Amino acid sequence: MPSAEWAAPVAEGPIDATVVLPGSKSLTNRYLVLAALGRDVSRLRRPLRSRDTRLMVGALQALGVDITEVDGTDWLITPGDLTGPASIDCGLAGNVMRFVPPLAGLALGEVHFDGDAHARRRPMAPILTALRAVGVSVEDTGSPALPFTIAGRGAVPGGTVTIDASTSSQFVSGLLLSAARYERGITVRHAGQQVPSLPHIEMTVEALRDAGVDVDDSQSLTWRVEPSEVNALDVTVEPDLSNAAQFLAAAVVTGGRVHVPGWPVRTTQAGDALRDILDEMGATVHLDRAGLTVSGSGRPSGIDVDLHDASELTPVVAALCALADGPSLIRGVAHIRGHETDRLAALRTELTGLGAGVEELSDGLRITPRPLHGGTFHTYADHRMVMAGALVGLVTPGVVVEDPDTVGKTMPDFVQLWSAMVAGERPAPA
Ligand SMILES: O=C(O)C1=C[C@@H](OP(=O)(O)O)[C@@H](O)[C@H](O)C1
Ligand SMILES: C=C(OP(=O)(O)O)C(=O)O
Repeated sequence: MPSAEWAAPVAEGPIDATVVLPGSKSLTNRYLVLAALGRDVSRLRRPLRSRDTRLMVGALQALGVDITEVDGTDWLITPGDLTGPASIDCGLAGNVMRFVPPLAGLALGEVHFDGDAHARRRPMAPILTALRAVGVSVEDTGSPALPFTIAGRGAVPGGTVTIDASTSSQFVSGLLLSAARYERGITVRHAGQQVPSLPHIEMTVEALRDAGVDVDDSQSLTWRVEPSEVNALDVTVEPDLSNAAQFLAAAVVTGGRVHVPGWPVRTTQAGDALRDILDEMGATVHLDRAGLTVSGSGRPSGIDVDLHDASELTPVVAALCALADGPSLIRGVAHIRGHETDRLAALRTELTGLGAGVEELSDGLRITPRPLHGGTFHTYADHRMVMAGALVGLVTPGVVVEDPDTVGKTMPDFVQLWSAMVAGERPAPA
């Protein structure tokens, strides 16, 4: 049951803040999996510490990987023989439920997977079918979803698989991440509707290459990982750009200015799309070596935007659209019905509940701004719903956000960072 409610703070004037963001969930979890397969000890500098990354750490430890914290900020990952029996809690983490099963095939022994109630409804069929096709034994309960058990044989033959990744890019990423250690590597071909979140697959390819793995992505929607050793990593995790969305949007809706230090000049993170989205909504966006600065007029313009590449931005962008000076169309995100919750239904229900005009489409939302009023913003165990509710509440008195602790999935300090931003507190130097 939801734990509590949080009265979202209202801005008394334009926000003027510097927000130091924690590390990227997607990068932290990829580096962890690669480090577990590495031939030596890896060091992860400034990893994200949140529920999703702790679940990944727990999963790898359960399989025999040693992970220790050093210097209060970094993790040292010492690979070991991967063994079962083990029981993996995926929580609600897409990364854990899609990245760890391909690794578990390499373990010797049974590895059981389960997660939160809603995790049992998130799509898994394409990756479980693909794992069987490359020689991994998977026992499910008759429906291809959590819970299931992988009977690891200590080795995976590998080979070529065709997969429909239209419901999640994580199926492709998960298969590629462990495949260097498969006997024949892997070739993954996508066949189906559009693959969402392609930058996340590029991130996977880049992380593999950082670990010395040979990946061929020269053919559209086909990825080939050659069998090889995986080099140890020594990497600093970039700030989580998707988690910048609500802070940057705060500048836009209050006519203020928000600076995010350390925004990478070049990145595979899908959240980098925020620069274009906010620019199109009329904000001033400036990126230099010091970071990203966004300032707004207080009246963002409505947009027509296809978010299929950066779908995890949808909740906050939808909230921003509800505060715009004209109608918006968000397209290309049918698959987010399979995210933490059915995000299209959740956003339609909750934004409508505060007075916005929201029409749910098969692949997006049509949003017509109307005067908003206070009320309870339900969050469906979805961290990004909390962030979306906070943004609306910043300029709408009386918004109460349900279950704020659910932000622990990717940003446990969200409420403190948000409250400090609204109160105009300066962050402590990093
Ligand atoms: O690989 C990853 O780390 C992710 C890929 C995307 O998943 P989908 O392709 O399911 O949207 C994204 O939305 C999710 O937050 C993280
Ligand atoms: C979709 C998301 O998460 P997951 O990695 O669980 O798919 C998200 O963080 O918005």
